[in-house]
Amino acid sequence: MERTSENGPVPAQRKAPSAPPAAEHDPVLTYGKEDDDRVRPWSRHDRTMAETGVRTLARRLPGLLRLAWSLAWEADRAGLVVMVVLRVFAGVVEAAGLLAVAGALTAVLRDGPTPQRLREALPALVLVVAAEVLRSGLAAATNLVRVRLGPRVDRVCLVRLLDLATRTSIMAFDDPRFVDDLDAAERGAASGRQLVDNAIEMLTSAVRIAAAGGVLGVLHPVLLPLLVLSILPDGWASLRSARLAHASWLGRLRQVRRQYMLRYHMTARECAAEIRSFGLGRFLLDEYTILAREQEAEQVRVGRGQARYRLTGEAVSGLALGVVYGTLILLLNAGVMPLAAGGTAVLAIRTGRSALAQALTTLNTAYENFLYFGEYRAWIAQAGGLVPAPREQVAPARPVVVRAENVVYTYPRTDTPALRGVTVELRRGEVVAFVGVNGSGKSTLAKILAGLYEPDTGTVSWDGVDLAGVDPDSVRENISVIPQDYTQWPMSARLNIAVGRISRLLADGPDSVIPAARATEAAEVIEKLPHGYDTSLARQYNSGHDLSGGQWQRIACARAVYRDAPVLIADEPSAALDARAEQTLFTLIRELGRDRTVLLITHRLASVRTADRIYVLDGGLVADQGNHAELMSRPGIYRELFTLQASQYVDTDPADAEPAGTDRGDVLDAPR
Ligand SMILES: Nc1ncnc2c1ncn2[C@@H]1O[C@H](COP(=O)(O)OP(=O)(O)OP(=O)(O)O)[C@@H](O)[C@H]1O
Repeated sequence: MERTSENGPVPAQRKAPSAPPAAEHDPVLTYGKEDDDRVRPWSRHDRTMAETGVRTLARRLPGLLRLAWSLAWEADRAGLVVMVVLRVFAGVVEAAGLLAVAGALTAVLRDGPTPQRLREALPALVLVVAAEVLRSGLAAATNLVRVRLGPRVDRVCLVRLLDLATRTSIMAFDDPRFVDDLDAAERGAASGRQLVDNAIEMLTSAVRIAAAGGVLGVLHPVLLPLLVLSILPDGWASLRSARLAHASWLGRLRQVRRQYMLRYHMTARECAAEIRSFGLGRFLLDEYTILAREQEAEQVRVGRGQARYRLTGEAVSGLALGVVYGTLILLLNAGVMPLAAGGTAVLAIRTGRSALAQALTTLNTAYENFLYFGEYRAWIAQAGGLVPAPREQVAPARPVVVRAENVVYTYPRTDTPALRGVTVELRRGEVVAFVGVNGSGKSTLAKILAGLYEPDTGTVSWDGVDLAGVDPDSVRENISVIPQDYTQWPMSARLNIAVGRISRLLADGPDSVIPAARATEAAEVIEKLPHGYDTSLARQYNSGHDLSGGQWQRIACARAVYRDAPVLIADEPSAALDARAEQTLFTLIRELGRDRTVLLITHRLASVRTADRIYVLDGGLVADQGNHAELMSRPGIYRELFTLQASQYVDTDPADAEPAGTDRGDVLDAPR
């Protein structure tokens, strides 16, 4: 029941017992201030659990069972039906076994010679043994169905989550709450399987209780309510103990997340060099130790509290059991119940008690899983609403004019718009460049033009058709992107290019990636790999081969070229390339621009000199536009940035550089 193995308690005070001196700093320094709201999704249900009483549990039980049933039904109908039949049959067998015991005892305790009594008891004894064997067989068969059902429920839940995660609007991922909720949903998805398991467990207990209760009811009606009363203190203790663990877990969520982050960064490959270069190992380890000690202390506190509850519950339950047995003796003494029935009643009481105790414990766990699973269901509902609806109208296949007009866009949970009314136009056969300082809005505008983000206000149109009314897939079908943060897919080199358009790989065959690789000089890298295009680039795995940043970027460019779409958006495509590869890429981009619409975003201003039009962005607005010569002829951001960059290639002080349009401008026009 308790989640103490992976989660810790909520320390009222953050004072670690004998923390190492080196770690005596405020952890807020390490992680920055956390917004309380940000931990909300991890803890939403925990408070609920910590405040749950027996009545709430009873009220929610039907909903909980309905949910488990519908999950199992969706995952494995046949398995579920077989399971229920097996469990009910096992209950009948258990009851029959108990009654057979009564029969055997009656025969044995009857007057007469022992051999004769044993002979008379033999059929009942055979029945007892047969019932026991059958019960074991049924339990084994149930387990077989259960091991099939569990993974199926897992699959159904996770496939639904992953499907939605890959189809929801990308804008949702800019909202940290959505990402946090997704985290909680992934964790909650695993609870679906446990919930089904708990429901089966409860069904099993219910059938056993019914069997024992039925037998007790037959023997004497007063025994049944007494049995139920005797188990209540145990149930109370188990509920209190679960609530204690949950309240504790709720309070230490923040530490759990910090510990997780620390563990990740201390063991991640990408942090290994910095940890060593800056000598960070000790610092991080100390921080981890503080948190771990806090967790230890809290877990001990919770463990003690739980032990107290258990002790109290068991003591009171023991007394109550004394009352049950006392009543039984009274019944036997008064001759209301024969001795043989008394023996059977003892067995039935034991069976009933263990089944009731099991049912109560399982109910607690089930409720907990129900709450976790609630996170999953909430996210599924939320994400379902964020999947862009398919639209009938499709975007023009090879747009001549791509236009953004008065586009305003603000990222979720930010106050300042990233774009504040931008108008730009891209024409087929042109290379258009966006330039500007960091954070001026270039990538955001590119994402809007690529149909990834929808503007808050303003329009994006292709040949006059507003993209707000067309099917988003039809827009993306015609766009190829070299993103700033491209993905290094843990796949072969060939697939790393082919992901640009998988359908083309399937249609044209494996060698279809080669021309794109050659055009971007990715081929030069790939051909030197041990298995050429089939070399695995999954560096996380043993056989995976790693590439340098620039080598990866060549592959990202090849991917976009392989896609071969009429609109190409290249966002910082050469940031990691060497001078020669960069030259090749920009020549290629210009060539591609002859019959395509090409948008280029780059800080390498030498590369935009030949662009047909350059938009200069500043603070989410278009500050200026024109071709290179026009922009150099007037003061402004472009001339300032270009001159500054160019000055690094000549032996003069930038302060001496004269504006363009003079003789010096010609020198600066050739920065490389
Ligand atoms: N996912 C995001 N969530 C919130 N704000 C964002 C996000 N991405 C960008 N921004 C903000 O939007 C503004 C514009 O960012 P954008 O990435 O478009 O700039 P950029 O001109 O491409 O910058 P760079 O030259 O550094 O790539 C910046 O202020 C940035 O902080």
